Amino acid sequence: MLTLATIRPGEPEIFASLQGEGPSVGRPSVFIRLSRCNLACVWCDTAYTWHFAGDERPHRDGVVYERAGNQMQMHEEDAAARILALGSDRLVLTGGEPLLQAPAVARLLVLLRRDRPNFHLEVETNGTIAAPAMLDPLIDQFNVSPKLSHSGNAPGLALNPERLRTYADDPRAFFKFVVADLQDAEAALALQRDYSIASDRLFLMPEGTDSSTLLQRMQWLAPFCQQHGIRLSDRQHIHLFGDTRGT
Ligand SMILES: Nc1nc2[nH]cc(C(=O)O)c2c(=O)[nH]1
Ligand code: SF4
Ligand SMILES: [Mg+2]
Repeated sequence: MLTLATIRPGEPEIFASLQGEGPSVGRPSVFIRLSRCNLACVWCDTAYTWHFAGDERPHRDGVVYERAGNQMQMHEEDAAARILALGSDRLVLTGGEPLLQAPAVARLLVLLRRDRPNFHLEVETNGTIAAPAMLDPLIDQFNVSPKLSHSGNAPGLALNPERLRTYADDPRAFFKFVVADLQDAEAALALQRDYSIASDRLFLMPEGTDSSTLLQRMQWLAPFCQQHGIRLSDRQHIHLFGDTRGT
């Protein structure tokens, strides 16, 4: 059974859009958003996947979500049918932290590949959790977004040296650091050095949930990326659709 986020109460967050971030930007894809996260970023744009009533961890919006309307259970078979009905040959698994539900995700991916052997499977992860052996070989691409100190998580929780090393050595893994200021960008570079992350697999992406914040931050991020020979990621879907569910 999968625990999914919802677009509206009772409607799972499974939708067709364009990948808005990272190496596959602009590619038409289906998305499935899994509920729950092991981290609690203060600027998380999907706090409705984890910031439920009773969770004392702070979030900058100060909103707590009612679990019943924002989470739902779904059988892997039903999720696979919805995904296949959307007609794409690419799937982005996101969250929350999708690798918290590895066994159910593996069952889902097996079902998808049974119907469409060439389905491209991409996972957005915070880089703290390993994909277990039953899931790892099913994944074509990891978009790993380790969380820096401005996320408000304790570094001991957010940065797992063994995981980061494994992803740095995996050619399927792309790193995407969310940055709000120059200090964050420098912290990402320090991690690149520590873990020998290949420059062509490293993105800096502005933190922001509106177009003007993203554009403003890219004004200084673009020359920074140029100077250091690393990649800049926008958040294309925010310009197109705003900060909305199911887009
Ligand atoms: N279009 C679109 N692209 C995305 N790439 C990563 C997303 C995410 O929420 O993880 C996302 C999202 O929510 N929408
Ligand atoms: S790791 Fe991602 S989903 Fe989890 S709290 Fe941080 S931004 Fe949100
Ligand atoms: Mg998002």
